[in-house]
Amino acid sequence: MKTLFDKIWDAHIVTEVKDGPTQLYIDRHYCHEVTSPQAFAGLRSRGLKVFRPKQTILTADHNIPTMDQDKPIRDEVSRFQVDTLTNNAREFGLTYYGLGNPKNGIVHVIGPENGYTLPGMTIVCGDSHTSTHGAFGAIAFGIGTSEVEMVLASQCILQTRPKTMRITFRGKLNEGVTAKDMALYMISQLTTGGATGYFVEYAGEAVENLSMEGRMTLCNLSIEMGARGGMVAPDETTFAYLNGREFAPQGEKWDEAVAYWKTLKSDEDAVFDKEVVFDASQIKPMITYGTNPGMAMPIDGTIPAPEGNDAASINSFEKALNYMGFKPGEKLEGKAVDYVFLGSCTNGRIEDFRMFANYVKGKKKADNITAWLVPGSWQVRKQIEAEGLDKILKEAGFELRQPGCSACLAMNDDKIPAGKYAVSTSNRNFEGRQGPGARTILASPLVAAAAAVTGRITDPTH
Ligand SMILES: CC(C)[C@H](C(=O)O)[C@@H](O)C(=O)O
Ligand code: SF4
Repeated sequence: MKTLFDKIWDAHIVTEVKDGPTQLYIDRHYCHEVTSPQAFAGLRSRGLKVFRPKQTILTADHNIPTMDQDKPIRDEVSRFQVDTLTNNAREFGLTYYGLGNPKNGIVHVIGPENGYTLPGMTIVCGDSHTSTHGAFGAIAFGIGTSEVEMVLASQCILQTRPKTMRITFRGKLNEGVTAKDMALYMISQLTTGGATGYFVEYAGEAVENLSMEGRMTLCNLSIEMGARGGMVAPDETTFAYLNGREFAPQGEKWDEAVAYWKTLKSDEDAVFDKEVVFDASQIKPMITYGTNPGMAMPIDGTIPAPEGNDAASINSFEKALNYMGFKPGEKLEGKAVDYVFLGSCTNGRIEDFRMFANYVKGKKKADNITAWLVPGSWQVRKQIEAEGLDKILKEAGFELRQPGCSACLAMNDDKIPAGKYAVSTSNRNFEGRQGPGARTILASPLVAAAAAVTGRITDPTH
């Protein structure tokens, strides 16, 4: 009578403190340049080593430029961040995929694609979107820098057991509706605080039918409705994706692993603290109109009026629309936009580029659009080239950039100018997220592709 979450959690308990947190063993620890420097400095000042160096993987992604990566980073702050990570990797003897390494890329893209992320694992990283890895049937969650230090030093973490929630998507998605639309729909229904305190398991026919890329997109956005993380039970899709990946088990070990992974699902009679059911066939391509991912609507919808009569929430709703330059009752379909960003750990994988390329094939980039197409990793970029998608994109007037977080959070040079509208496949539309004053409209790679060729917000299913 256990949920998938319970099975994995219980298998990783080291000690339980009565009425206190659990000491949980961590199988995999990912680190990037933004949240690790103080943690390594802490180890250094206490004269400690990394306890299980083989379980720790480092990559540079947030601060790296997406052009001229073979040259020194121009921005001083970014160069310092990346150099610090490089030095820490060397000093502590850790696996590091830095700039110029063929395995470099966004932490949540390179973990799965190299087979470091596996079913049944506990996975942490000083990054909220660590929830992405839950797509493999793992307990994966973001941690703070002091916890990064704790995991480096002990391979364990203190955690309070979250409540469990199951979100079931019944039925099938319509043509042109993607995992990103499922996620935006779900957050718009449950709100950005709707899953606070919970660990979510996604289930149902529409989830089972998703590719691993789609499941990663869905799990990635769990955090945007407050969840501690999201997960999908591993199945044949999961095993097929992992089979043959460099750091996944091989040979006999593979067979043993799959036999164990097949037990990783919620028991029929398992009880969740909360159950939510959605009808997948009701979901349309989605866009956001405000400054949090919950402020989302179907692409042909009209911006709602603020709900209720609580002055503070009416105020923040109005502030959001003001920032975006929108009004309640306004339709966004057909509205001209300025930038299109395809990329991030939400939608920067091969399938996202296939979707985008397939849509723009034989069409041309609109003149009013600046498009930034940023693969999530060098391996994704290589695959794009191997499939000839780069040629299709080029013929349509698009260029590929080099991998990294890029305009998802604009810690590098890729900043959307103030007041400009960007249709972005990333996960956050907060004020200033893509650059000071930038206006973000979150959407799927298909909606992004449609905007890129029409110059406007366009329903890709029409
Ligand atoms: C920089 C990092 C701490 C941050 C996160 O935790 O999510 C970033 O990745 C983001 O997407 O905002
Ligand atoms: S791509 Fe964006 S959301 Fe993902 S880790 Fe980088 S900054 Fe965070």
